[in-house]
Amino acid sequence: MFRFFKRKSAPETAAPEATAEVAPEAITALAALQLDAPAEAAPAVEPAVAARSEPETSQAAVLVAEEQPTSGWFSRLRSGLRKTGSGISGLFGGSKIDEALYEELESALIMADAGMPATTALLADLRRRVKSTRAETPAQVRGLLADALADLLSPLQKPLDIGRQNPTVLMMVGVNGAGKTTTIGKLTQHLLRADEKVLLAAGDTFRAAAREQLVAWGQRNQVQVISQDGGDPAAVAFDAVSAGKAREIDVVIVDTAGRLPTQLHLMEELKKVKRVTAKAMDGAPHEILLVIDANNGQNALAQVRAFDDALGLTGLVITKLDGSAKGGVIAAIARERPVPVYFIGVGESLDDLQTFDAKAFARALVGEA
Ligand SMILES: Nc1nc2c(ncn2[C@@H]2O[C@H](COP(=O)(O)OP(=O)(O)OP(=O)(O)O)[C@@H](O)[C@H]2O)c(=O)[nH]1
Repeated sequence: MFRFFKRKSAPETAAPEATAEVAPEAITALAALQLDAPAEAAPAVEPAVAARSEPETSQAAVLVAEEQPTSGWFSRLRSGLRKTGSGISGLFGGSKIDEALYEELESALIMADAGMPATTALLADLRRRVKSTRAETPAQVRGLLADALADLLSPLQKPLDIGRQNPTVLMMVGVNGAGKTTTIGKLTQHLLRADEKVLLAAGDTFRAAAREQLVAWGQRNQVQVISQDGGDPAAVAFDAVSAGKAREIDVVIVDTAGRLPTQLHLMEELKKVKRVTAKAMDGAPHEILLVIDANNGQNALAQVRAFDDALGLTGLVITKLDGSAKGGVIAAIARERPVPVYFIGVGESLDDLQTFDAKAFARALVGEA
């Protein structure tokens, strides 16, 4: 399932104007290529259900969704989370609820990199639920654990909000290989399916291959990519946002080079990209998304802290949950640095980039049907 929050009416701010010219050669125009995926049916449009995250709105607002059949989507999620969940889901086959069960659950959560604070909180909550519901079987405990986990994770559930500004500018950051560029490609395809106009900025000016990878994604998606050979990533971002305003683009996505938060000069470079982007458009970047690889486990939590301290993150994308036994780190994030999780990656295909749904995630993790 893939969703984001879209305002359909006019933005609150004045209509965007072109403020800068972008050299035509800086733009890779890619009109002739075909999309990989066949054209999809128009996305379903549902009535506003945004009260959870949007207290105000005088504007018409809709959730734009691309739904797969629920069962197919959920089984994808569950098979994606198999590695993380395997230690947990097998613990409920016994006949009684005893201390051994709680101890095994504790070990399984720690092994899944949920971390001690979240594990302790979850188990305390679980014991309360077992008592208050007078549960008698481990099978019932499975459901109660899913409920406790869903409650812990629910503050992280928030849809990506597109359309409050035109363009909405997303800046993607993360360590090398976390899945930034792949996520940009998938996100772009989903946005295009929902009729959003997208422009990409190849802000990884450091690695030529990264630029080429983004351009290839642009080709596949038939969207323009602003890129420069070498040069300053902040300048690429500035050009892209300026072009986005001039061309009435809905969403500009700025890729950046992978870096470790300990590389202080590179973190300064990201701060500069953020500052310069704001010069091209007030309030931009509207979203700063950290892409983290679930395989990094507790280290991913350290990345969230460090990037958040440096940049003020607005959201996370957690990739490779399918290949990881450490997806429990999401519980640690909820407990220790609750930055919203917009999307999760549970596989390599387009449909494996899914909107984070706390309840579904919790059910999948404990192996509930
Ligand atoms: N299994 C799996 N693989 C993924 C997922 N997301 C990304 N990948 C793979 O992870 C690898 C690295 O992805 P990239 O998108 O190149 O990562 P990046 O963060 O842009 O890397 P740098 O440009 O080096 O910073 C690629 O092989 C992707 O196919 C996912 O959710 N599941």
